[in-house]
Amino acid sequence: MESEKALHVVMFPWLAMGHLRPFLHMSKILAQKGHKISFVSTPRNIQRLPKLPVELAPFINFVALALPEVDNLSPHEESSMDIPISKYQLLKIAFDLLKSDLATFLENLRPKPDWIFYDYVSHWLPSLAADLGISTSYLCLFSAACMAFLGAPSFLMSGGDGRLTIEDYTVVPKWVPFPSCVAYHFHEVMRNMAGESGMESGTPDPVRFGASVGGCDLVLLRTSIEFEPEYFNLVCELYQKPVVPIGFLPQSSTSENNDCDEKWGFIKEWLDMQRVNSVVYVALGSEVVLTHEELVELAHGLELCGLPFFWVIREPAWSTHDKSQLSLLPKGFVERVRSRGIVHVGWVPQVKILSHLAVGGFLTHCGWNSVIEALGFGRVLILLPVMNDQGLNSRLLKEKKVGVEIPRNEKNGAFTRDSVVDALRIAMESQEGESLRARAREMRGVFGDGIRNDRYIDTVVTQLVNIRASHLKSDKKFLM
Ligand SMILES: O=c1ccn([C@@H]2O[C@H](COP(=O)(O)OP(=O)(O)O[C@H]3O[C@H](CO)[C@@H](O)[C@H](O)[C@H]3O)[C@@H](O)[C@H]2O)c(=O)[nH]1
Repeated sequence: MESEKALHVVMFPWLAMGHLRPFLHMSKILAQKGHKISFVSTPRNIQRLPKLPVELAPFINFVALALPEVDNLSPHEESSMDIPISKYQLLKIAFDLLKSDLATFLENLRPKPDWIFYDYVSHWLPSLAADLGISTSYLCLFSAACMAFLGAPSFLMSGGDGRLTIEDYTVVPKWVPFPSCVAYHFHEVMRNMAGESGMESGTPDPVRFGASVGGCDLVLLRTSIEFEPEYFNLVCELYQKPVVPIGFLPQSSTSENNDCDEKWGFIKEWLDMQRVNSVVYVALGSEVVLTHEELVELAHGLELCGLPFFWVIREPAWSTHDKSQLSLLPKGFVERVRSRGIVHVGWVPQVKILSHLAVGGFLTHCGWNSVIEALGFGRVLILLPVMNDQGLNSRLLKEKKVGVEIPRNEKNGAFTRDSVVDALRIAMESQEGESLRARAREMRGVFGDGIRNDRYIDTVVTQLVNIRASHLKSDKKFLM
C-alpha cells in the first residue's frame, strides 16, 4: 500500500460483545493493510477484548471513555452481557451520554481522522462527525435479509417504523418483491419487546437504525453477494446510497490465538477423542438467557438424542446461586451425560471449537457472528433463535437450506424435548438432512474463504479512499 493512502479510522461499536468483537476484527484487517485505527469504547469492554498480535499493536490505539453513570445501572455494567434485557434501554441512555466525551476526543485528534465507523445505536453520531469534517460509515453487523426486513431509513424514522401491531412484524414486508419467509414469529416479537419496555432511552431502535443508515456517507454490510444477493440488492434499492458488502471477515482457528488459551487445552483434548463430524456444539452467544422451561427441554433433548455434545452455558452476571443456569438443569443431568456430553459454564474460544473436525453441527441462537463462524467451517446449523435479529436470521438460513429450525409454539415460544431431538437427528444423522449438510459444507467456500473475502475488503478500502478524497476536494474544511 502506498503510504499516502493510509487512512485513520475511528471505531465506535455498540457496547455488546457481538459488536465489539467484529469491530475489532475489522480493525485488525485494516491494520494489516497499514491503516491506523483508534478503537473507542469503555474501559471494561476494552479489557475483555482478545489481545492484539504484537505486529498489529502499533496500528491500533485503544481509547477508553468512562461510561457515564445513569440511575439503576451499576458501574460495572458496561455491556449487554452484564445486564438482563430489561436494562438494555438504560445502557443505551449511558451510551448516548458518551457523545460529549467522544466529541472532545475527536476534536482534539490531530491530524483529523478520515473516517469514523459507528454502530446502529449511535444515531447522533453522523451530524457530530459531519461538523468535524470526518467521513462516516455505518458498519452494519446484521444480515442483508434482516436490514431489508427493517426497511428504508425514511420508513424507520417515521414514528418508530410504521408497524403498529405485533402481527405487522410477523409478515414479510410489502417492499420485498420476491418469495421470502423472512419475518418474525409472534413470540419473538414479544421477547424483543421486553428490551424496549417504555422506550426509556427516548429513542426507539427503529429510529436509531433509520438515522444510522440515513446519516452516513457509506453503509458497510457484513455479508456477501454470493450468499444473499436478492436481499443485498433490495437493501441497496431501499437505501439509495453507497452500500458495500465487506464479506464475512473470516477468522482462522489460530486468529484468536490468545483467547482463552488455558481452556482450549482441555476442550481440544475432549474433542480429539470424538469421531469426525459427530459432535453438536451448543452455544447461544453473549446475550441470550433461556427460561427455566427452555433450558430443561433443551437438556432433555440433548440427553435423548444420544449424540455427543459440547454445551456452553452462560451464567449471567446477575444470577444468584439458586437461579444459576446450572442449578436449573434437570437433576443428575450432568452426571448422566458425562460419557458423551460436556456442559461448560463460561466463555470459550468458539472459533477454535467450531474449527475442530469433531464438530459436525452447531445448535445456535442465530447471532450473526456465530452463524458466520460456523458456516466458515461448513458446520450444519440447528436453529434456536431467541431475540433481536435472530428469528430473521433463522428464517434466512432455513430459506438457504443450511439448517433446520427447532419448531416452537407460535404464541408463547415453547418448544419440546422431542422437537429438539428431531431437529438434531435431521441435521446430524438422517438421510433427510444430507442435502443440508452438503449445502452447509459448500458454504465454507463463501463464508470461510480468506482470499474471496479479502477481495471484498480491498473494494471497501478503495471506496473509503475515493469517498474520502472526494469529500476533501469538495469541502476545504476537511483539510484541517
Ligand atoms: O463463550 C463464548 C461466547 C461467544 N463468543 C463469541 O462472541 C460472539 C457472539 O456473537 P453472536 O453469535 O452474534 O451472538 P451475541 O453475542 O448474542 O450477538 C448479538 O449481536 C449479534 C450481531 O449484531 C446479533 O446477531 C445477535 O442477535 C445479538 O444477540 C461470537 O463471535 C462468538 O464466537 C466466544 O468466543 N465465546
